[in-house]
Amino acid sequence: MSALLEVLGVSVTFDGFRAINDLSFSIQPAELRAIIGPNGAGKTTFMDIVTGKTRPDSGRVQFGTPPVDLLRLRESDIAKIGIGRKFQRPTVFEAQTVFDNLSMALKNERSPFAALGYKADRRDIGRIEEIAAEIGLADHLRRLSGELSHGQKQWLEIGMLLAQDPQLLLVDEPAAGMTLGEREHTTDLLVRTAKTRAVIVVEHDMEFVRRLACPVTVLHEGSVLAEGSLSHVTANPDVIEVYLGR
Ligand SMILES: Nc1ncnc2c1ncn2[C@@H]1O[C@H](COP(=O)(O)OP(=O)(O)OP(=O)(O)O)[C@@H](O)[C@H]1O
Repeated sequence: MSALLEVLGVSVTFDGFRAINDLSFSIQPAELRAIIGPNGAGKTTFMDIVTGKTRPDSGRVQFGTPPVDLLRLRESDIAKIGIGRKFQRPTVFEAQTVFDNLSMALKNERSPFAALGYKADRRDIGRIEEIAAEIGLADHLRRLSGELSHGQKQWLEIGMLLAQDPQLLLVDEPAAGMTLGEREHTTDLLVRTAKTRAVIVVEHDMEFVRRLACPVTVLHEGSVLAEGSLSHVTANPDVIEVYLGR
């Protein structure tokens, strides 16, 4: 099977400092992958490159079938071709209901003209209810998003990304600030989501990564240091050294 995302020999230098160093990475169409690594390993910069926020100095980044050269696209175009990104802090519209947030996210799929005067039709309402059930907010559709717990806001934002039907979802530290119950719900949600699309989770919380039970890529100094199951990579002496040697 050909990869959905292929990063080949990518390097980025900020003011003479090489944050990403000849990085190669690939992910399959329906795959869940965790990216771990110490502070400054290049995890955020990697996501910035894939989403078009940062331009690498060299290397290639290809996405989809047939492959599209992501480095030729603007950030907004990359979002449109099916790459969604969830930042660490939830950015939902707090003064709007859960339903309206999901409805606006669905609307974003449409052309600017179709979006004018848009009102959710029966099919959209069905889709919104389906997403709400998927993210565990089916009983909260009429609530204002600002009233939701931190975890619920995170799920709503994941739902808003799902409304746009991305092929690849990048999720930055989803477990931060969540209760244990919320973490378990989030693990289930990400595992289910990755059955139909690729999901890359950047996470510091090893217990959370363990529960994802997926392949792990360890980044260090802008390159891949190790790859495999969590137990495999955490037994790797190089990985132990970069974590303990800080
Ligand atoms: N715009 C920038 N200008 C200068 N240096 C930068 C810039 N962005 C990132 N860096 C540096 O590049 C390196 C990699 O940063 P990055 O944020 O990608 O690491 P990270 O793995 O996400 O770290 P953390 O786990 O702390 O979030 C760091 O040393 C950082 O200081």
